[in-house]
Amino acid sequence: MSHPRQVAVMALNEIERKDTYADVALQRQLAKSRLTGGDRALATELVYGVVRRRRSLDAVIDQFAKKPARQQALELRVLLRLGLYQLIYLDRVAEALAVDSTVELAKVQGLGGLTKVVNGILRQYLRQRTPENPLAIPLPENPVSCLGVRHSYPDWIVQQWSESLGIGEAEQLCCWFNQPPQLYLRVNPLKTTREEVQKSFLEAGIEVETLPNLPQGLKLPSAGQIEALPGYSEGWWTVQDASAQWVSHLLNPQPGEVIVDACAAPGGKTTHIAELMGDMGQIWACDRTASRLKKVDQNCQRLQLQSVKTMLGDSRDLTQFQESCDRVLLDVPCSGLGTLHRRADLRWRQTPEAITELAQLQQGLLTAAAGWLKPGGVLVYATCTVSYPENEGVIQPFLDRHPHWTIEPPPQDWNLPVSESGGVRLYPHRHESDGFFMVKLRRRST
Ligand SMILES: C[S@@+](CC[C@H](N)C(=O)[O-])C[C@H]1O[C@@H](n2cnc3c(N)ncnc32)[C@H](O)[C@@H]1O
Repeated sequence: MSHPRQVAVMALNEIERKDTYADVALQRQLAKSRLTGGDRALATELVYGVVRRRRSLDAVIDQFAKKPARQQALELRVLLRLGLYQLIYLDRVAEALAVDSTVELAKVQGLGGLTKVVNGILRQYLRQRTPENPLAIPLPENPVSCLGVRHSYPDWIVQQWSESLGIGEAEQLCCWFNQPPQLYLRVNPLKTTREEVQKSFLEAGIEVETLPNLPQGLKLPSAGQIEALPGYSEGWWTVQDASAQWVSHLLNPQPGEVIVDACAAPGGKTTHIAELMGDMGQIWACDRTASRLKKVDQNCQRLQLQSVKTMLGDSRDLTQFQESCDRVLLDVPCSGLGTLHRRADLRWRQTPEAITELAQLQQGLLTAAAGWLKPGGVLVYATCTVSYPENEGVIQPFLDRHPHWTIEPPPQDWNLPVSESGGVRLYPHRHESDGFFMVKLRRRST
């Protein structure tokens, strides 16, 4: 039988050695192990936690080890991060257990000669930490770097947030993304009601809350195995964050219309659009990634929706929809910086250069999609990031070049935070859901 800490070390070593995605490495090691229940949850928490807190953990190692973290042997660095993560962030793990299990892992890993080093660094950290300084290190004076080290983010992300929100709210956002994500569901009204789903969850001993402003929305305290939840195979609901649920409402699709979802996979919003249309009309779900597009078909099958057809290809090259659509959804590929809590390694993988490239792709998609709408038609542009370059930075130049397009803000009684320009920007720490931007554009009739 494997031990959760051993499984975590194997996954973390693979991530360091091969730059594997954290979720891929973890799933691979979990599949090889026979871990269940709480042990599985602990291995998961350790892998995602260590990946997420890498910058803070390495700053502590730099303070107490002879060599900085980056110059140490990979296996030693991983072990020290794992031990320190438990000491700093996991209140439920006793200090002695965190230290002893890490020393034991050093032996199992064939690093027996380093047990004294591991033990020494962890114990030195414990002696130096205080409630006021839980990392036991001097923090940088620069406020952006200080948050970056304390909450474990690259400076450029903190800089971006502090420019739009101020340093105080940027810190709230940093803290929010370091918490485990909550699970939101969207009930399929063509199969059941929200009350029925709530009842079935309560009968299974799972507490769910309704989302006050989203008629199909439910919130669960934690995930577990999605497929095992009541009503999954019956197509009663779909996993979808609260912010993402607003997007299809903003599009406001009507039965009988022709709709293109230009970046559709895996179909979270396509299926929502079909539900809102009573599955009557024609929805084209387009995407350039075949493996992801397959999931749209699978999701439509599970939810028993008939009105969706999938189309593989680069949506910038689609010519067959010229001026023929009633509505278009453009849920563009983006940096995903509004979903950092869901992907532990994303903060380390994303770069400002990649965002500049994404913004060009987003502009290309918007220009192409605008040509598909009939006069009077509606286009909703959405991203799961709150950063300017991928949002207003794309929309404003489009409006400057297309004077016959206007922004339509959502109805006031939706109580959404609408910016001066008419876009909706949902901040996680304010709205307790993914960071999202969405804007509704209408082509004038004349
Ligand atoms: C944010 S995801 C879409 C999520 C989806 N709307 C949902 O709610 O489930 C962006 C998608 O855009 C696709 N994509 C990226 N570039 C594209 C392009 N040039 N043409 C079509 N699809 C593209 C990606 O494969 C990815 O599936």
